[in-house]
Amino acid sequence: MEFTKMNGLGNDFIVVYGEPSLPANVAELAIKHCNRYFGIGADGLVYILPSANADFMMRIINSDGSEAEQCGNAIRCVAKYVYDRGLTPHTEITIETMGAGVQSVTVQAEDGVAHTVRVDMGAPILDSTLIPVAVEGNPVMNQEIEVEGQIFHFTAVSMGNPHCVIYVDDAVNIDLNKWGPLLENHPLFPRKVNVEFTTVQSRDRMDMRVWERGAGPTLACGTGACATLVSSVLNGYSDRSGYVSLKGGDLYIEWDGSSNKVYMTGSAATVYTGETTE
Ligand SMILES: N[C@@H](CCC[C@H](N)C(=O)O)C(=O)O
Repeated sequence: MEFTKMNGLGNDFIVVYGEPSLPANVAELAIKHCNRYFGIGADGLVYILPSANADFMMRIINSDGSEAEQCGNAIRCVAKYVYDRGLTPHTEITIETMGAGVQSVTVQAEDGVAHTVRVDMGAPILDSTLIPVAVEGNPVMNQEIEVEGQIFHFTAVSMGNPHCVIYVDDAVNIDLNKWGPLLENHPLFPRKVNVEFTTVQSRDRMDMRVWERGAGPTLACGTGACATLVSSVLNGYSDRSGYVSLKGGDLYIEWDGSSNKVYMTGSAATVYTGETTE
């Protein structure tokens, strides 16, 4: 299998192009190749496929073999991949996703190489039945959740994939390995959940640390950053645009009041290309 190793702020992916469709054993491939000791090592396996509805289609498989509906950092990598390789001459590209429809991306490039990508991530989903979260609400805010005797309060947001945003005093030093798996697998979330611990620094800057469904602690999460900004606006903590500061770097997120769409702007990087032996 030929692949390209890419990342968005350290959220890293094995990117595969040229297949007509997703291989039947894709879950097995993701588990094997994403392994950081016995494989290439990555948070996810990403396929760039043909699309009947857009310029390209993206499918993202988490490192545990589960498929996600959407991935904000991967979609920027896909845009960079197709632009840098001349698979499209355009800087405005449409990419179909599994759970968030067709998304429009704008590539900012220099000398034919993309460095920054702005993505129209669509409207956030706030209805509990659609997120899904097993409490009633639209939106679900300040909802109590208990894990091992510890009470947290979350706001639930879907960006195509489910997120719960939890405000804490010190997100940077939160024990992700302790709380992440307990929250990800809590019965309140029938399709599991991505968990964003957030500390608001000002009305346009928040620190966030993420535990991802199917991947564990990652250096960044694009959909998680969008969910965090939306949650912070709903809770009255932030303006409609600002920086979400992640372990791997910053993402600039805007939630447009008139269109209800969320826009994410950030970098994408190519590290190397390779071929697996088996
Ligand atoms: N890292 C991603 C999200 C990847 C999918 C996620 N783990 C899920 O299962 O929903 C991002 O940048 O958005």
